Amino acid sequence: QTAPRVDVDDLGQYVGKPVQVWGWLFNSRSSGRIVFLLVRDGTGLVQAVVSQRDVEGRVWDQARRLTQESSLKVTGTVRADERAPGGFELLVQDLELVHLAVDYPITPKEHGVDFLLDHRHLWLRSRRQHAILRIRSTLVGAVREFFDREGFVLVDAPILTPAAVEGTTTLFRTDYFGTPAYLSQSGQLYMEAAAMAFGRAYCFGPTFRAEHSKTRRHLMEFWMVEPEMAWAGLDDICRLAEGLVSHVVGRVLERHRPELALLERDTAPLERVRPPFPRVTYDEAIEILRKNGAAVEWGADFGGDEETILSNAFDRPVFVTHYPAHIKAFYMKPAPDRPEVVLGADLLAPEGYGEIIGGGQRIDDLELLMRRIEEHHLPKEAYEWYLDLRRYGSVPHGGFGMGIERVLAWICGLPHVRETIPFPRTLYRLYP
Ligand SMILES: NC(=O)C[C@H]([NH3+])C(=O)NS(=O)(=O)OC[C@H]1O[C@@H](n2cnc3c(N)ncnc32)[C@H](O)[C@@H]1O
Ligand SMILES: [Mg+2]
Repeated sequence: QTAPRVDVDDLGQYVGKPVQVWGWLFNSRSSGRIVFLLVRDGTGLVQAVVSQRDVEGRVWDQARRLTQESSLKVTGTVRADERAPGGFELLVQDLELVHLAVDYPITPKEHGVDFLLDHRHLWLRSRRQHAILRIRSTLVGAVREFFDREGFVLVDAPILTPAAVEGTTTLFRTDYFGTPAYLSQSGQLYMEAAAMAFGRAYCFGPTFRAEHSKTRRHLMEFWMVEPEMAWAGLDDICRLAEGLVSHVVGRVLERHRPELALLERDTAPLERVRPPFPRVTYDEAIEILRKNGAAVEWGADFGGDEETILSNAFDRPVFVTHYPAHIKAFYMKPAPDRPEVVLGADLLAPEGYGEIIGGGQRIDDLELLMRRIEEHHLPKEAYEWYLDLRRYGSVPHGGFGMGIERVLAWICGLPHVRETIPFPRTLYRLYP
């Protein structure tokens, strides 16, 4: 009877029994009459022990000619051994080479990041990248789980759009049958329409910004989740944001301690991510910055340095609200008692990771929104549908956008967002 094919992360259910593992050779070493094969199958790593005296000659010869990342099928009996990776190993009886990998380029020696990014399609197989993207997968699932639980309807926003949301300097333009179209910078405007239909809605997909700068926090293509709520004020928006961030961090801590350990991530800062998060106004933030020696003028936007100083003043993510109107997007609702500031909120992650969420309350008055569109020199005709939301049953509403890559970099403790997305698009990279 053929041994059953099993996943490496299920070996514990087969101790003492013969199984097959189908996978790739991650590494191997030999010691005299024994060869130790480290086999990965996508779910984990297992040590397969080939003892010359226990196998046929062809199996022994095969084991010794295997190369890194050759694909293979290993049959062996499962044995518990806490010294082995994952706590189990296979005592090999049979071995079938499926495809010999010749000169696999990513050898165990160190490689530069550009070399690794040029080979991103293979680099994904390494333990560090595997750990990061497994956490990403859980993060994405936790986002959806949260919004399902909170009664939000998924409404998919278009990628091909007629107009800017976050300023016209970072648009990727494309030709739409002779008409200019732009890759979505944000699904927000469409979520406002969805919120008037469903009450609470969200979109979750790729968004695009032609950022003409090389920074550790910016990608040209990144994934953003964007909830929107009708009848919502700034406090509702902040409470939703802290609930989401606490939920996703909690899920990752529940499920990925081994991966976080492999990434050498100190999880203590993540254990403190629980609501309520502190909130400071822009004015208060200016005071904190000045007390910490930053020479900052009222009215200036905050860059990475200012955000790091601000976030270091708190033990968990911190909201900054009521930014000056002139540094924020056209749709931001002014504070009723102070029109020079807006009811916006950015959430800054600790440890210098900076802005992970941007959002706020939207202008719900038709005349004011039309004036803002004009002040920002935006083509009014491209926003007529958006203005309709203020013509037919306008209500206070708002939401935010959370960048998945920014959150993943923070949770994993990574220095750059390029490792947080399977195939990063940065200023000089469109390959692979
Ligand atoms: N529905 C909304 O209210 C969202 C709103 N229209 C918006 O796009 N806000 S944002 O420009 O601050 O971007 C939101 C977040 O999107 C992330 N973001 C924003 N730009 C980037 C780039 N270039 N790379 C990676 N991540 C990025 C980052 O976490 C920001 O906090
Ligand atoms: Mg922002």
